[in-house]
Order: sequence, then C-alpha cells, then structure tokens
Amino acid sequence: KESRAMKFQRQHMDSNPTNYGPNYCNEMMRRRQMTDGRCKPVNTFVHEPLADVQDVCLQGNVTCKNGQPNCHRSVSKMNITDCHLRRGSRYPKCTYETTQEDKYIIVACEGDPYVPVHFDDSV
Ligand SMILES: Nc1ncnc2c1ncn2[C@@H]1O[C@H](C(=O)NS(=O)(=O)C[C@H]2[C@@H](O)[C@H](n3ccc(=O)[nH]c3=O)O[C@@H]2CO)[C@@H](O)[C@H]1O
Repeated sequence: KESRAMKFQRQHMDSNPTNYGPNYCNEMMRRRQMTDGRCKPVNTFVHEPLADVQDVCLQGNVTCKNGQPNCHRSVSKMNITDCHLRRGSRYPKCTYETTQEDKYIIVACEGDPYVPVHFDDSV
C-alpha cells in the first residue's frame, strides 16, 4: 500500500519538470494518476528539490484549513504549478488550466520522520 508520504510525492512533487507548457497539467494529472475514476479538481506541483519541501515541516507552524495544528508554511517562495480543472471538462476527459507561479506553500506534516502528507494551500 502506498504510504501517505509517497502519495504526497506522487501528487505534489515534480522537482525537474520536463514538459513545461500549457499541456503540463493535462499530462501530469494523468501520469500521476489523479484522473482515474474522477478528475481531481485542484492540484499543485512543487518544482523544488524534495529535501527543500521536506524542510518545510521544520518551518512556520500554522493552522491547517481543516483546523488541525500540523501545517507548516515555507519561509521562502517556491516555484509551483497549479492545475485547475477547466469549466465544462467532463470525466474521462480531464482538461486542466496550467498556472505557474512563485508562492509560499503550506503543507501538513505527520509521522516519524515528520514529513509532508498533505498539500494545504499556497499563499
Ligand atoms: N492537517 C492534516 N494533517 C494530515 N493529513 C491531512 C490534514 N488535512 C488533510 N489531510 C489529509 O490529506 C488528504 C487529502 O487529500 N486532503 S485534501 O484536502 O483532499 C488535499 C487537497 C490538495 O491535494 C489539493 N490542493 C488544494 C489546494 C491547493 O492549493 N493545492 C492542492 O493541491 O486539493 C485537495 C482538496 O483541497 C486526506 O487524506 C486528508 O485526510
């Protein structure tokens, strides 16, 4: 069974993006298995080294959207791509808007080792 840490990496880590461009999300959402059975509506990929994203768990502690206290905000802005399902897109044809930006990320961390298990938001 896939661990939550590995699921986070599958869904949110892309340190060395190769296929940048307007089709990045259409390809990556499928390649990372977020369009099986349904189109995941929103998903962020982080284009930084895994170690830098894991370090966020040691950075600014903030409350998560769901009220849990185990979220952390990066001290630096990170290069990310937000994938948003286009209006009118119908499964199995999952069509995404690709938006690249530099923002602070907020992740939830758990476990020992204490690592990212959930992407909460970018600000
Ligand atoms: N504090 C916690 N501590 C530990 N675990 C926690 C905690 N909170 C949730 N989980 C768990 O995480 C799992 C999970 O999939 N949560 S999820 O909200 O649906 C993920 C969101 C995110 O993937 C995506 N999104 C969203 C915004 C954005 O900018 N970028 C972006 O990518 O959209 C999704 C829906 O919003 C679930 O098992 C839940 O139990």
